[in-house]
Amino acid sequence: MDRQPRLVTMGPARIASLRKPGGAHKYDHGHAVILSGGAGATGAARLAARAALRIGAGLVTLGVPPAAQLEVAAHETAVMLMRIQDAQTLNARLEDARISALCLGPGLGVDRAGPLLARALVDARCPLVIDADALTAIGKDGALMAALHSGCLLTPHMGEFARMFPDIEVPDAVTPRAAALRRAAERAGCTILLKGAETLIAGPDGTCYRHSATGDRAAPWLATAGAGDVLAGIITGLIARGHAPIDAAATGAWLHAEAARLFGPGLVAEDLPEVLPRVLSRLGV
Ligand SMILES: NC(=O)C1=CN([C@@H]2O[C@H](COP(=O)(O)OP(=O)(O)OC[C@H]3O[C@@H](n4cnc5c(N)ncnc54)[C@H](OP(=O)(O)O)[C@@H]3O)[C@@H](O)[C@H]2O)[C@@H](O)CC1
Ligand SMILES: Nc1ncnc2c1ncn2[C@@H]1O[C@H](COP(=O)(O)OP(=O)(O)O)[C@@H](O)[C@H]1O
Repeated sequence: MDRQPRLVTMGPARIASLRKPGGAHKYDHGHAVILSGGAGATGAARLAARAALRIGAGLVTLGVPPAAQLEVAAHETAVMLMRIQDAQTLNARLEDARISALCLGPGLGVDRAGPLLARALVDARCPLVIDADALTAIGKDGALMAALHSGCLLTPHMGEFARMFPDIEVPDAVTPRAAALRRAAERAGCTILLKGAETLIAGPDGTCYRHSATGDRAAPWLATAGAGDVLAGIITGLIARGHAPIDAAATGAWLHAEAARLFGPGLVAEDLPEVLPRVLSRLGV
């Protein structure tokens, strides 16, 4: 196997995978569900939901605890809501076989994330995008780590990675960093996207991609609160549309940086989903 990670580029196949064929209906483009935190902590999941919708998931639903329903409803229009109080309600909701991607973590709170993730790992019939507080929950509970499977995609920043894999050192240089990430992905049995200006993605089979937001593709304004929540949403939307987790991660990393570059200085996280249509149209999607 090639030990150098493959550079993510936006070639014809990746562009074609973003198009929507004529004649399809919304369910053909998948249903993404994103679990939200409680009242006062819904922003991160809302950012992710907006991004999933903008990248073309046919339906996007936020799973909100009842106390946060009014807050979320006051902000969202095209994004739908379902009440998800706890792991038991999640279990019932996951019986809908049309749900094609589930995202857990942004703004969820570590205490809410643990039981919801434990339930989703067993009951969800769709891929899981596991981010933010759900990653921290994995770092605290070996049973969650042991329950990860090939339908999972973890999207840690360096701090979250260290919480989950405290014994795996992450070197600065790309090649040894990719080797460290491959070890982590093999151990977890799932795909991992390690965020940063150099984003690396490794599958459990050793496949590895690199997305470089450096040099003439630098995107320093991505260092802003909520940018990672938007990335999780873009990837969830792509998975909902049928992309394999590792392809969704690679395409998502490219689109995320491109949106930031197109918007330019002054970017805040909520700008990212809104600039995606321009990114897509410049690609000829
Ligand atoms: N609009 C909203 O509603 C938003 C809501 N959000 C939601 O808030 C929740 C908690 O988010 P959070 O930022 O407190 O947790 P987290 O990122 O783990 O930071 C904790 C510590 O980790 C470290 N650390 C962080 N980044 C690192 C890195 N790249 N590389 C290395 N280390 C890094 C750093 O530790 P230090 O380095 O300072 O010791 C930091 O102090 C979560 O649910 C999220 O989704 C946010 O997304 C913002 C927008
Ligand atoms: N200097 C940078 N250059 C390019 N991309 C960056 C830079 N800083 C952060 N990013 C990207 O922005 C996102 C930040 O995510 P994260 O740290 O999870 O923030 P949050 O939790 O606030 O959403 C990641 O996708 C990361 O790759």
